[in-house]
Amino acid sequence: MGLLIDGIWHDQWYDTDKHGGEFVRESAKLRDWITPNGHPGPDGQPGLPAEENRYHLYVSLACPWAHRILIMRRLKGLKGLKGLKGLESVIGVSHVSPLMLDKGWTYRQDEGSSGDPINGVDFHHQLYTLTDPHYTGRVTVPALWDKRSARIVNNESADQLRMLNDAFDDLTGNRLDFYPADLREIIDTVNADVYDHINNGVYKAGFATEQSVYEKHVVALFEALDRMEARLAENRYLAGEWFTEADIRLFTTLIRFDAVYHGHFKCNLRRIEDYPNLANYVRELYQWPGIAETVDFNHIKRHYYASHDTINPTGIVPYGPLLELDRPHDRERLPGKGIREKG
Ligand SMILES: N[C@@H](CCC(=O)N[C@@H](CS)C(=O)NCC(=O)O)C(=O)O
Repeated sequence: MGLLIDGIWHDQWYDTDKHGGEFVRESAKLRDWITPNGHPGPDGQPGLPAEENRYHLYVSLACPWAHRILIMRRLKGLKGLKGLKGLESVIGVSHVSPLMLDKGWTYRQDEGSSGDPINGVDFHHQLYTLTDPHYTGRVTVPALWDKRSARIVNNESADQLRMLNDAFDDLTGNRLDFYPADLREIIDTVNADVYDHINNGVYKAGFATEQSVYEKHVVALFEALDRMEARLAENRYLAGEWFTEADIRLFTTLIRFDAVYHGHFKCNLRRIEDYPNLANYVRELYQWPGIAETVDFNHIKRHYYASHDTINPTGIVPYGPLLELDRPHDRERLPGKGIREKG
């Protein structure tokens, strides 16, 4: 695990001492935006046009941020279906090995990576120095690569979710809308709570190096899970009757929770299984057509337990838990309309 400083790889973990024992996540730096016609993004970001087979995603199957994009890619038909305009895939994918050790993420096929057929690199950080030979910052997945300009155009999953929701519709004919205009306010409000206290909350608890810091974040995490449990008692999905990006963003943390965060990150006040609504909700989403195939517990468990040697020095990966995510769920008791179509 490490970072690039002026294009040179340094094997060094986040400096929690500098922040009183807190894990402080760095903001993503590569923020260009893909739009249908190459116009700028919603906040004036430099735009690139959506084109078939021009962009490539570099992901980790273990990473909850990358997992969001794999789900969106699948549900938006960007993974491609044989016969769909003859496309294999509108956006291709390569995944790293589950182990993130002294060289960071790697494309070692003997350790479970798909390899990198596009650039043939061994290490994920090389994609960052191909993008900018003087790159300084953390080297993260998911990274969205443009084969035309030969660089990473975006390394922020929240941005990528929005681009995939909109930019490629004319190419795929897929009009599903995970961020409908009339639900944006509620989606943004839920996302902010989920991001700070749950998605990033598990990391803030798990990577804390001071007891009091850990306790503060673990309490805030479970208060937020309690809020989501209450919301899902009344609502089929987080924004009400429609399945939106807010659900994808919560799902990727929930699906890892009992297998990893509960033990490895010491987030153990309760399991998701102990929350009736969250447990049924996570099963409904897991069973949604196309989602289970994006979930890889082998990568998930091996990554966390075998990569963070400060937390789990032996690297032993727990055998359980038994999750039985295919069990029936009870969410039909609440009104739901599925995924909105754009008008
Ligand atoms: N804000 C980024 C965060 C991505 C991220 O932190 N990914 C992790 C994997 S789960 C990573 O690559 N970490 C490497 C590091 O921080 O050095 C996003 O959502 O895309």
